[in-house]
Amino acid sequence: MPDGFDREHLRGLVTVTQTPRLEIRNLVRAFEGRRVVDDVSLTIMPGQVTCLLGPSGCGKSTTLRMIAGVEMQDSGEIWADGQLVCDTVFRVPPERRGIGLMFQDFALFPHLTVAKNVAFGLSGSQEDKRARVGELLERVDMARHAESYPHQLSGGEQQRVALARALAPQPRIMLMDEPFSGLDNRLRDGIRDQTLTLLKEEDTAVLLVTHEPEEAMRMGDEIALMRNGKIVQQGAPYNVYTRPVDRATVSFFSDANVVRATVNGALANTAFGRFLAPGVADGTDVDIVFRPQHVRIDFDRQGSGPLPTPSDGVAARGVVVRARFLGHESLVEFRMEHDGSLVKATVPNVFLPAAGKVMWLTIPRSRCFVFPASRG
Ligand SMILES: Nc1ncnc2c1ncn2[C@@H]1O[C@H](COP(=O)(O)OP(=O)(O)OP(=O)(O)O)[C@@H](O)[C@H]1O
Repeated sequence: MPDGFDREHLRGLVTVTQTPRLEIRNLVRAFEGRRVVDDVSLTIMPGQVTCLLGPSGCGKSTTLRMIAGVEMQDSGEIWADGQLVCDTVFRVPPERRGIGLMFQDFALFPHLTVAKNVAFGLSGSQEDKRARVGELLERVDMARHAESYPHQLSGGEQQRVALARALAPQPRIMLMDEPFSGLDNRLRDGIRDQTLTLLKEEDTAVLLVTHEPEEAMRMGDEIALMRNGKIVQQGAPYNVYTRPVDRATVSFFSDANVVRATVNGALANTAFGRFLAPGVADGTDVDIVFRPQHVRIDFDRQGSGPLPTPSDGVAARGVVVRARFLGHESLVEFRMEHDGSLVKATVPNVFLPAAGKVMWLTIPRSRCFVFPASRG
């Protein structure tokens, strides 16, 4: 062994490679000649929550149904713990895939008690089943309702029973399709957090389908953003939010302001200053995209004009069109004097300038994204 190295030191450097709990490779499914799932690949580790996020109709549920085994793919493979589960020739039946399902219309069996609902998918001795049901009902805080029937429970309570039922057979993988959308906001946060804790404790790999960015950011260790059957971006919520791949991705997560400009000498000239557009040919249009919370309003100098620092770019004048209080922030809409375009800005707390007031706006360079111009 070379000088300066010992076994302990080396051990610390070795990366332990874990087998993915769920891996899908190049899944494709077409209906009537249209690919609704188009070459989708995903890897989920034990204890990891990945949110498949995208607008309605982009192919999220079809992807989930193929993994569950209730829909067949046209091509591609599904693997669990390093074992092939399904390709176009070989197919493990749905009930033997070790996959738990939790959908929005989770329908408990109405004629069975809570305890019997949870015990439904369990095998083993009566004693073992009773113990597992008891443990899970404790953990979802429903033990006192063990002998109740579903119709005697609130929506949130039913959802907790559904969660216990889905977890009871200790699935390796949990597929969840908009599981919380039937709940009102007050209940939803608590049940989401409880669900997440339980799934992590059981080391389950989770694929959760949602069309709500906020839910995906709250629940997901990773977000896989889907559009028109394809995964357009994948990564930790922070990375997807702060390094979006295109204008549509920015707009999907939040309101977005767009300033269009034509590139000249790798620079896009705007009323907010010049932006670098490396590698973009002269004469090409680009969109400078920025979120309302990153617009800076010059409160002090108001109409008299600020002296921007270089990182803030150039200040442009906007006339207040409308200002609304949204609770924890205010949304102010401006009509820009230089071209009549609209720019939205959010400001913490209460800031409600009168319509017609002129203010100067800047956008920090680091908060802007430059994309090829889109028709969207
Ligand atoms: N069995 C089917 N036959 C024909 N078209 C289908 C079938 N199943 C799904 N589709 C179509 O495939 C597309 C994707 O549907 P899917 O349910 O996967 O989308 P989604 O992203 O889950 O949408 P939502 O969030 O609205 O549920 C839709 O245009 C849908 O109409």
